[in-house]
Amino acid sequence: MGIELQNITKKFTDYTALDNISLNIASGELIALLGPSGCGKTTLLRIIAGLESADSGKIILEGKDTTNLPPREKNVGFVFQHYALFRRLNVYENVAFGLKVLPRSKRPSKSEIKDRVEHLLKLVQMEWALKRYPSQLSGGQRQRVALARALAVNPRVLLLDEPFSALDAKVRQELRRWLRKLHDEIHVTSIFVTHDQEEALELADRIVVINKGKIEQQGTPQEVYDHPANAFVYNFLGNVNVFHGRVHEGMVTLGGHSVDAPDELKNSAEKTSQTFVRPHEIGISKIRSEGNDLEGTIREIRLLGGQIGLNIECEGFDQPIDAEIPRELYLNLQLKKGDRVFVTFNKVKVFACDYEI
Ligand SMILES: Nc1ncnc2c1ncn2[C@@H]1O[C@H](COP(=O)(O)OP(=O)(O)OP(=O)(O)O)[C@@H](O)[C@H]1O
Repeated sequence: MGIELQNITKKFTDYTALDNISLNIASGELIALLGPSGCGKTTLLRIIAGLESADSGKIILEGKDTTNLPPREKNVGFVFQHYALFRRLNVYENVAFGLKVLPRSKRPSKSEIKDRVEHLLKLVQMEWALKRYPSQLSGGQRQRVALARALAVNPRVLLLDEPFSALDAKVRQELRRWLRKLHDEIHVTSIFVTHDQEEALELADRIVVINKGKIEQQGTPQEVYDHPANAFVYNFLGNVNVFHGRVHEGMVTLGGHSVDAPDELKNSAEKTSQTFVRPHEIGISKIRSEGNDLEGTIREIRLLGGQIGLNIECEGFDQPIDAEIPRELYLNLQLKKGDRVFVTFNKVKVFACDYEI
């Protein structure tokens, strides 16, 4: 077992930042902690690193209880959002730093340090920049050096706190792929904090969705995306239309429209409900057929890379519906603003409203 978090609770005065968090992370796994701003991700990371202490609970790193160890003895590598390189040291010295300050008994020899630093800089593709100073590097390059520096001391665990969030979208995406590849080579148990669902979906072996100091769901990217456990996760992972309605006699009403209620709600008393439909799970047609009696008018057409986004005003609905269709279908149907279309919900998920978002 890589990391075991047992019942971690942390309060700041009377505000509960972490509420009884338990989580197991396998050795070599890359986990994303995903959640909105203020949900407690950074606090959890800082507690694992020993930079903050929990009010209660235990942190077991590779079978060893490290709850009360100071950061130095935990052997954890940390990469922060803001570049934390030493400005007065060049790239080589930055990466070597953690090794040079080890106690004499643990410190490798000069030539071992040199080999290790060169190896790490090769790994992060920065070996050409040995003598450069941080100010002579781009943001993405600095973060790669920061990663090499964190890895230099052979950490048991690597903690990454939004390491790419200060970078522009293109570099971010590149580094994300690069980190995934690097992780596949070195397999260090890693926890990556992000509020960006795309980043979590693309990068992680497993995603842990956190909200208000609690774990809402954990699973592979596919599991949490395809089977969100509750309304919060549905909303947080990807664009989604949310329709407010009622569950009544086995049906869910949305606007003037109704669909079958899911089994677990079939026999429930009348309740308000939220129905979730992802934009790409909506079918569009110009011809009415069985099952697509929902009619609307296209108000807006947007180009979204390979897909086309449609904003459709539907009768009986108090908000427009966002749909995404393949470009080919869009061209075949020759859609334009103001067209009347028929709308089908190919997949809907209904939650009874006992959940506050
Ligand atoms: N030292 C502190 N004193 C008081 N409150 C704090 C302290 N540190 C964090 N908090 C509060 O605890 C909550 C969780 O903070 P945390 O930084 O863990 O959130 P986060 O999920 O990492 O958010 P972000 O994505 O914005 O960094 C926030 O409401 C924050 O205001």
